Amino acid sequence: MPKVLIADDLSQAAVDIFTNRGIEADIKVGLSKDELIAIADQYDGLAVRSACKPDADVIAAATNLKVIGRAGIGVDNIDIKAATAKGVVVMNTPFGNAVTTAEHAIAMMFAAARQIPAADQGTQAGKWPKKSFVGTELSYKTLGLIGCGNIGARVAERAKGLIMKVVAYDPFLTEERAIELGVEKVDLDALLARADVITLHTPLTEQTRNILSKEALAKAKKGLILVNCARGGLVDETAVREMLDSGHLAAAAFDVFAEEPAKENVLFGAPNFIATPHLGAATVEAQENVALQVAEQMSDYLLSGAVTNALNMPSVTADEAPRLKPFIELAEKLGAFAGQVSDHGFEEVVIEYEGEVAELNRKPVTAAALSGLLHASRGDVNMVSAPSILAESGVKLSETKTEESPVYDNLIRIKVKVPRTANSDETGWRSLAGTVSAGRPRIVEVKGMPLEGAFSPVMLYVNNIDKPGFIGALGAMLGEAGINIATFHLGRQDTGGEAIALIGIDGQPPHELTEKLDALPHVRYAKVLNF
Ligand SMILES: NC(=O)c1ccc[n+]([C@@H]2O[C@H](COP(=O)([O-])OP(=O)(O)OC[C@H]3O[C@@H](n4cnc5c(N)ncnc54)[C@H](O)[C@@H]3O)[C@@H](O)[C@H]2O)c1
Ligand SMILES: O=C(O)[C@H](O)COP(=O)(O)O
Repeated sequence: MPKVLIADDLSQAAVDIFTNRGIEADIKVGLSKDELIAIADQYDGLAVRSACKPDADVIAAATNLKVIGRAGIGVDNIDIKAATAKGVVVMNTPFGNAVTTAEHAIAMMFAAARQIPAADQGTQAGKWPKKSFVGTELSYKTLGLIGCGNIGARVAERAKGLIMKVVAYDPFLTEERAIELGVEKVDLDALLARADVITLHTPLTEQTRNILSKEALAKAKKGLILVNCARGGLVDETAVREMLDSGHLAAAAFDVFAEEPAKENVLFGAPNFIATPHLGAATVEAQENVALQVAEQMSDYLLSGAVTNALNMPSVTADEAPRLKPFIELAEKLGAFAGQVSDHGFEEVVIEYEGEVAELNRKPVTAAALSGLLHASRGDVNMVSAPSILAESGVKLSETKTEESPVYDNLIRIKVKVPRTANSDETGWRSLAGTVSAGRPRIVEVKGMPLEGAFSPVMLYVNNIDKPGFIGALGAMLGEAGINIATFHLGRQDTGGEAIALIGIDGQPPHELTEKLDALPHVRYAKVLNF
């Protein structure tokens, strides 16, 4: 039974889903890093919000971990690179709290424009401070959105309803989407020059960190209201403090801080500054949404391999997962075959899809092929980590697909370009193809030669010159070594030409056997393969 750790405050809905789907869920909220590391290897899944920080050390200690689920949107608290390298899927819930967060940004905008918290405090202190709080009307003012994705778009819709003009800076916002939302796409300088209110809605990445630097903020209009419900690191907090003190900024309302939990901050106590403790996603509705969604997604992955909203792996729907399974298995085995016979590495990979598999979601199939391919040289690699490992290694990958498959209903062919050695063929390419037949993977072609058979866990691969008596000598040698032959598949180019023998054997043969095989006359190459 898979086991997950819920390491942040999640709605009970998540626990119920895990339990109903047969997954054991432990709840341990507020663990220190060391405490988390001490128990991390017990879990297949880790469910978090923003407080728990699965960094590279935690991920390294979590030796059984398969998935990290973020009940929310921002994943800057998770070391995705480390997770990917360890083959751990990272998934979030991109829409579950978007409305709630957009509403919080609007609430903060009004709170700042009318100084509601300070007015409330003064009133309840018996001061009736009516003259101290003359606010700003928002109708017909310009709202500048930095980031116009899910949340930014929802803020735009609401601001339009408030009769504000909306401009947006987002390099990935298309003109069509901007028109659809009724916002004007502008560059950052134009936004800073024109906005009466700025709200931030980007993720925290290396590109967006400090996007509102001291220099950028200096370009903002006097009297600006600044709202940050995205991430603390997006804004220079010290510069904001100085600008609130000087009156250049009329007000600022922040839900998020560079250091959280923010027990102290340079902004605390600044004039016209409003703070909330990262409450953007804190509504009953949003928390129910994200908890349900993350638990469903993590359960799907752990139980069926379906992948939704992953940041480091292609999606696989619950319907696709069973259809893709045999192709994933075939691709992984073909990749493993190619990897094991590429003793000197490879420079380029081509994957060809033919027939029905060409019409399927091929990304996970390719990832499986790469995982098999890299396993021989890298060991600990899986479908999550393989594509990025290959990309980092500089090996070129390409894919082709054709609906035509002349012989088989479906075919996957993997070609790897190996460095030229005495054993590589003239083209420098090794090519293997297989098909899924009756739900089982079968090999159908080796080095362009037809050869049909099932994969066995241990196989002897022999590349030889076709000569009478060779097969007999090979069988006799295996018999003498006490090796039982389970399956025997032969292929050749033409009489007396290059030939292949692929022999399923019961158990691992001694190392000397391949040396003896290699020494047989007419053998070009021999290798034990494991699948
Ligand atoms: N306060 C909270 O509780 C709370 C709640 C939810 C989300 N958030 C934060 O809000 C962020 C945005 O959420 P979302 O759902 O809208 O994400 P999203 O991915 O839908 O939108 C982010 C937008 O930022 C844009 N962007 C990326 N780089 C940019 C750059 N350099 N300059 C300008 N725009 C850039 C993207 O193109 C995208 O449109 C999250 O990443 C998270 O950090 C905070
Ligand atoms: O990115 C998010 O989803 C928000 O920042 C919410 O964070 P939280 O789950 O810690 O409230």
